[in-house]
Amino acid sequence: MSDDRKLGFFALVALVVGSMIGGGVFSLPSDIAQGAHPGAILLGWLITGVGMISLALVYQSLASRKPDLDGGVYSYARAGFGEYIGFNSAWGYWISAWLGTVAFITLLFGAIGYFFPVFGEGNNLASILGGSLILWGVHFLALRGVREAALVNLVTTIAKLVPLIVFLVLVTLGFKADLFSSDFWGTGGAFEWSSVMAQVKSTMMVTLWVFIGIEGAVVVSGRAKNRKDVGTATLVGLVGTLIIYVLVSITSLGVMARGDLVGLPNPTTAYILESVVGPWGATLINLGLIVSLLGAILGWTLLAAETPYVAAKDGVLPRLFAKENANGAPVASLWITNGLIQIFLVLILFSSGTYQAVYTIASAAILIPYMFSALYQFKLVVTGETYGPEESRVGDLAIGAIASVYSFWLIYAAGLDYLLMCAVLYAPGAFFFWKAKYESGKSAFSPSNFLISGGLSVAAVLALTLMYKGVISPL
Ligand SMILES: NC(=[NH2+])NCCC[C@H](N)C(=O)O
Repeated sequence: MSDDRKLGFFALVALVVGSMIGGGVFSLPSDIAQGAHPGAILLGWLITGVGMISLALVYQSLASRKPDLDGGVYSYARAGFGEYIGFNSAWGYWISAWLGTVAFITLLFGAIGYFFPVFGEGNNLASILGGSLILWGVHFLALRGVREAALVNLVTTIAKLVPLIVFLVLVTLGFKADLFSSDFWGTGGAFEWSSVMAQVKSTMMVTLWVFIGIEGAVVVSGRAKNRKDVGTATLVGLVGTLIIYVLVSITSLGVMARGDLVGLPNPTTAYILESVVGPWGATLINLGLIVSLLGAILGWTLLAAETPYVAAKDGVLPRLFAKENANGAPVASLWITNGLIQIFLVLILFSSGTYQAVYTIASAAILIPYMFSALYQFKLVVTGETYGPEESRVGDLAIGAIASVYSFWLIYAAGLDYLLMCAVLYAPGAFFFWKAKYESGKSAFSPSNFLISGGLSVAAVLALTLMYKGVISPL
């Protein structure tokens, strides 16, 4: 990369922040308060902060210890635990990426719906039609070989940060301590272990969603002008983002009663600010969010199509996914990915699925790739691979262990409904893996692979049965 494309410290921090903050923060106060009161919300942030910082440090350490593994998050799972686990990580990451776009589209039309009420909450017929139009517009751009431009990043980063800062200042000014602390633990009085833990657990998919992108945030630091900026910029960006998230979710509980907060339409921050300063507050937030989401939809669509493309080049997905057009765009991967987004948009219409439901599935789906990245770090420490004989491994052992424990906890916190839903999305992957192996004349299913895919299929059938019977309804 030429030197003028290299970034200084503040540009790096902005890029790190920009790759994590998308749309999630704009409904964060109500989403996080849905099942939790202030005390539990603060505990939830504490756990998330420790877990996410460890995970970011894992990615940072892996990037420097294994620079040749540049195929994204999935390549760590593959290097550590074999092709089939690697495949499942790529598959899950891909699902999460495109489901995230589905969620973004509904949120986008929720925001547009503030100005044009025909779009309602972003999941009615008008919104799905509008969303499809945007989807295929982005698809067309991607086919032409469009890449994420620095200018787009700059504009969208400003568009999201300005409203957020205005929000924080004005909502903090209107903060009423007694409103915030009324029923702090949600128990009508003192701390109760079981109730508070259940509340904390309910916040975990929300706080995870707003941090998705953390894996890419670490990679962008490779563009640093000075190597020594990389670590600090990532950490400053990460902690800065965490502070914004904590403040947005906490201050809101001091201007509006929790019961009112959770009943607001998306994006809820718009209506919270409106309640403090009047309609211009909502206008500002919605405009910023619309710009931010358009950028995020483009970025995540490119990334979503990139994932199976890279995996196909490595031979764990069928060759078809590696096909390029004359502009160098992964044409088959783009069509399949965006086709799936389109199908889900229609599903949402029929199931009246919400932005919140879709992103919860996207959050649950990314847990597999995150977990195997953390476990790979752990494995490197234990086997001593890449470590010199005198080199201390204590720090890396700690971050690998904390990030692994955090990801196990998240899988537990995701809850059975969403895990089963994920099984439905993961299970068909086996066919594609088999096809990829078949193409190169290898056999796909060792006994352990067979066991994993068999287990996933059983879970998927169970999930579909339960959904059909209406016992669970994740969407
Ligand atoms: N797979 C996706 N499209 N993920 C989007 C990441 C969400 C992002 N962290 C946000 O707060 O909005």
